[in-house]
Amino acid sequence: MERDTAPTLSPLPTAELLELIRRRRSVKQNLLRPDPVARECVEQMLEAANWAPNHGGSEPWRFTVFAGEARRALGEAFARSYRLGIDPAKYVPEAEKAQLERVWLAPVWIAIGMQPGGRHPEWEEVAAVGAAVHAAQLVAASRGLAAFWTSGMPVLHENTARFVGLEAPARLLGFLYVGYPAIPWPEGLRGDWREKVAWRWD
Ligand SMILES: Cc1cc2nc3c(=O)[nH]c(=O)nc-3n(C[C@H](O)[C@H](O)[C@H](O)COP(=O)(O)O)c2cc1C
Repeated sequence: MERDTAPTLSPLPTAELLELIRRRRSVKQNLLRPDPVARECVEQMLEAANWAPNHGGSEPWRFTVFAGEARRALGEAFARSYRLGIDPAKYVPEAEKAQLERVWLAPVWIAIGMQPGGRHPEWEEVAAVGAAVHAAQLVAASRGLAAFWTSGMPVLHENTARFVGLEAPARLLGFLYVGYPAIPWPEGLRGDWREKVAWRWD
């Protein structure tokens, strides 16, 4: 097909998209309002995630959404994972309690799973899940929601993975917690993109 007759996307507002990408923010659980999030917002986030690039149609992202009372069992799983995973010499009862209670600080918790397709290296599947999560975060930001990707020991422990139904070769890559910030929308911090780019453009 001739290049100038090829179908194109109708023009999309790049400046607005770039602004959304810049302004998307992760806000820590202790700086969120407890207000519920409409399920429809979460559905839009996960639909966006499903459009992420992936190799060979593996669509490796798997999500489990926890909201409302369902968070109680999640908090118990985090607490048990802490007990199982911590070096006994470093065990602190307050830290276990914090794992139990943190789930109430954000109204929605989304387990981020990766189910490999088996035909491509695992890192490609993990990269695809990263792209999916970013898409979900952008939709969240467009709705005034902050979405924080958290990892760390209790979150990633195999007890937590089993709790959300992920068994090897599937992997738990963390949780995305979502909520309305209780603080003014924060500014992001990034170094200059130009310093991370080499050009060989003759
Ligand atoms: C895969 C992944 C795991 C992360 N895990 C943690 C974490 O466990 N704790 C933490 O403080 N930040 C973690 N972060 C960073 C935050 O989610 C967040 O992206 C970072 O604070 C930058 O803030 P911004 O998203 O508003 O730019 C993680 C980020 C990624 C991509």
